[in-house]
Order: sequence, then structure tokens, then C-alpha cells
Amino acid sequence: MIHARGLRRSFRTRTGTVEAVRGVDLDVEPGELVGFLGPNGAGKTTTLRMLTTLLEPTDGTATVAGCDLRTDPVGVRRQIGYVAQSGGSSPECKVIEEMELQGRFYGLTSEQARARSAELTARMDLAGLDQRLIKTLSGGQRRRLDIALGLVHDPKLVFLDEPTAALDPQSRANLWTHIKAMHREHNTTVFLTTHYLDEADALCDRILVIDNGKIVAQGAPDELKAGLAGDLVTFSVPVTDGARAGEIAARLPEVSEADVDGGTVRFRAPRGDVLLPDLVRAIDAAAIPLTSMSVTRPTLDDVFLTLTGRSLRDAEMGAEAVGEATEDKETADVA
Ligand SMILES: Nc1ncnc2c1ncn2[C@@H]1O[C@H](COP(=O)(O)OP(=O)(O)OP(=O)(O)O)[C@@H](O)[C@H]1O
Repeated sequence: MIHARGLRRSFRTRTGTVEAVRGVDLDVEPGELVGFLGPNGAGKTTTLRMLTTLLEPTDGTATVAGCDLRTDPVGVRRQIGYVAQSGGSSPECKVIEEMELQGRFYGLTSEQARARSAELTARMDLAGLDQRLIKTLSGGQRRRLDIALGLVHDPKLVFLDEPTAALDPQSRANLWTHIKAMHREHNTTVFLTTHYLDEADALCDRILVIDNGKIVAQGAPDELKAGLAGDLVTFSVPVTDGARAGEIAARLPEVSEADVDGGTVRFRAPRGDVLLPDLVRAIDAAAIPLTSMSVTRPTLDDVFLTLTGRSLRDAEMGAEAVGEATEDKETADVA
């Protein structure tokens, strides 16, 4: 559905050239829900704007929904839906007017546009709000309307740029439900950017991690986490049995970093949950009484920390501070 090779984009600013995207290769297959995760300024939006034909790449090639980005940008635009970070609806318009206008814009007859609007407003939980001015909608309702507008022409591929930015936790969870339903029930391929770890974790089949304009890792959320040191397994036994329990644990397959502290044994394993039954059997066979046991999954923040040497949250805070100091965007584009 998306195949990009060596995508690059630089911008000339007053203070020099910014290499926003520095050679991105990516493949998204039909029906996937892929998250593009990275801190502020990592290059997510720039990549998205290139893939949606809004920005010409400085270098590289891509096909999007079967059309070549450079030679057939109109074909790309016909096939995709794009929901920008800022949305695209007019505050002074009524919901129904905006929906129908969007339908007409994509070549639907008035009747088709009306039917499509009714279907999408129902799907996005906006039924009953048809006659409301868009400026009176809540943040969550407005984001759902933005997504409905992006779906008017029934695209097989939808790009969502920071879909839940600035929403409260309840509205975010609600929007996730709608995005999942769109993906599952209509088999829509979704490519979304986010800098929320929990969002990427909860929503996405696969995550591409971008930092400094380059993809630094990709995989299913669980794969990425398991690719680290693995889950942390902790269990407790009587202090007198600690050393023996530690030796038993260390003999289990794929166990690393086994450590004993009194009656507490800790170790790492790629899938701690899968290892637990074997561990329980082995400890039981040695007639050692178990008093407690837990498995802790590494977080995506741990993944980011391992890959880049800093936490995603620190990176975001750092980028925000830099962004405030050098607000130099939109100076001049280097095509
Ligand atoms: N038009 C522009 N002119 C100059 N620099 C730009 C322009 N657009 C983006 N940049 C710079 O390119 C880098 C990548 O920006 P981009 O918006 O793609 O990041 P992002 O990962 O989407 O961040 P955010 O999460 O804040 O949206 C940043 O350093 C940004 O300041």
C-alpha cells in the first residue's frame, strides 16, 4: 500500500539547512494499522506530507496506493484520505454542509453525498449533530468530524496526523475505538503519526520509530519490547531457598541477567509470561514454596531509550524547548 525508498526532505531556514527527513524506507501492507512514532521534530509530519503529495521530496521514490508519488500525484490523492493535525473543517459551517460539500468535492451527486454523510456521521457517533455549527463541537467531536471528512470518498488508505493531540484522555480513548472500528470493519489501511507511546501501543499492529529524520526501529509493539532485554520476571521464595531458586531460574531457556537478593529472584526473558509455567513446575519439583511472582513488560519508552540513549518524554520536552527558542518554520522550502 505504501512503499518508499530513500525519502529525503530538507528546508532552508535563516540559520541554515534543516534535514527534516534523511532517507526513509518504509513498507505498509494493505489492511495494516501502522503508527509512526517519534518525538516532536523527528520528521513525522514532513514524511506524511511527502507521502500525501503535499510536499515534494528532495530525494527518493515512493508508491502510495499503487500510484507513483512523483509521476502520478493526482492518482495518489484520489486513492487516499488525509486528516491533518489541524483538521480541515470550517468553524462557521454546519456539520451537514461540510460533509456534503466534501462529498460533492469528490464528485458525488447531491443524493450520494447526503447518503454518505448520513452513513459517516452515524459511524463516527456524530448523528444528531448535523445542524450544529462546527465551532460549537467539542474537541473530540471535531476530530471525529475531521476523520469522517477524510473518509467521504471511501479511501482504502487513510493518513492521520496526530489524531488525538490535545484531546482529554476520555476523548482519546473514544477516538481510538473509532479508528480501530474503521480499520477492522472496513479493512481501511491506516498510517498515523503520534508521539504518544500509549497510543502506539494500544492502537497499532506495527510501529515505525523515527528519530532525527531516520527510522530507528520497526515491528509490532510486543516485538519491539521483546527485542530489548525482554520481560522482567520477579519471584519470591523463603530466603534459605533463594540461591537454589536462582540457579533453577538461570537454567531455563533464554533467561538472562538472573540475580538473587535474599529470597527475591529476578531475571530477564523474551516472553516472561510464556516462561512462567515452566518456572513454576521447576520450582515446584525442587519442593521450594513460591510466595509471589510477577512479570513486567518493558514499555515503548524503554525501546526508545535503548535506541536513542534518551527517553521519548525527555526528547519531547527538549524539542519543545528548542522549538520555542528557534521558531523558524516555513522560511523557505528547498525542493
Ligand atoms: N517548512 C519548514 N521550514 C523549516 N523547517 C521545517 C519545516 N517543516 C519542518 N521543519 C523542521 O523539520 C524537522 C521535522 O519537523 P516535523 O514537523 O516533520 O516533525 P514531527 O516529527 O512531525 O514533529 P511534531 O510531533 O512536533 O509534529 C523539525 O526540525 C522542523 O523544525
